[in-house]
Amino acid sequence: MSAASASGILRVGTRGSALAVAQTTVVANAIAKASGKDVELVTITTQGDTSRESLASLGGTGVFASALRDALLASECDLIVHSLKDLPTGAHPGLVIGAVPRRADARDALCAAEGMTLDTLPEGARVGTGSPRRVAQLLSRRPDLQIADLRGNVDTRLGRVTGGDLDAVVLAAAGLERLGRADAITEYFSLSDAPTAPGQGALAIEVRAGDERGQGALAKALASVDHVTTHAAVTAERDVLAGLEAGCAAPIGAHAQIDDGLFFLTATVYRPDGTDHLTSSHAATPDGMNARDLAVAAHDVAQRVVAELLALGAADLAPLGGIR
Ligand SMILES: NCc1[nH]cc(CCC(=O)O)c1CC(=O)O
Repeated sequence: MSAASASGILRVGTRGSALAVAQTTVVANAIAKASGKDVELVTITTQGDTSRESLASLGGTGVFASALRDALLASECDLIVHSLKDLPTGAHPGLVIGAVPRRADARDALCAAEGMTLDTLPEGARVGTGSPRRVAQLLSRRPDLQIADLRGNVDTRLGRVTGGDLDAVVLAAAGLERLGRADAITEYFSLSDAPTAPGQGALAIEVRAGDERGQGALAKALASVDHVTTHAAVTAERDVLAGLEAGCAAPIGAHAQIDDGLFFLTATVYRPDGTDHLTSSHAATPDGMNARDLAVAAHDVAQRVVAELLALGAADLAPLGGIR
């Protein structure tokens, strides 16, 4: 029996941002209910939270994950909760993703002054985002926009619009909803026009390898909060990033969904200035809706999408491997 399941309490590691605490609290409550154990949040400050430097100079959004992982490996907590899109694709020695709960809204949302949309923003409007994918998607529809780099937590970002410094910002709908700030949304971008970051809207529960197996309270709780179709969908999306050897800051959107027995994956690679892009979509029919059959289908569609994107010249269009 692992240390985690032997003790009476499960310690859940989280970043300290309002968004991280909000989403970790939801997961912790579900784990408490499913395991019958008390849970406690352990807040871990990461370099990504304290530094004012750009994410690129810190080494990409992986800076958020690594401090949490160190705490998990040091047994300062028993499980950690990540925004899946901030989690690097490579396996981390000694750790596994034990569960992926049901995904929230995967779309991006525009939060603009005075109810404006991407079509009604004035010529040359200033729009904030720190994501190369969002920059390319915005410029592909509105080449006249002036893009401003954006960092900080969700409230800070929204404050740039209410403070009048920017006309709009683009944020993940899921984060806004989890913080009760969906009122700021003036337009949802459709996933078919603007596929979002692999894993966007989904969370990952990471545990020490072994704690996800067996009959322990933690293993059982992980199985009960895991959502098999979300888990398979984000696996396919992350396989695209890994297959293109791209980092989380590469200008790539990917979205998978499982609907009516069909596993569907579409991915788009953008030229950073938004003037060109390549898209590949593939579908598979999984043998069954269980985790194993869905994982096979996920890898199959991802492999076909990656092969097609590379054959079309994706590596020449965008700096894929720049930031890991
Ligand atoms: N990189 C920042 C980040 N990581 C996760 C979310 C929230 C939404 C989600 O769970 O995907 C956000 C904010 C944003 O992109 O607007």
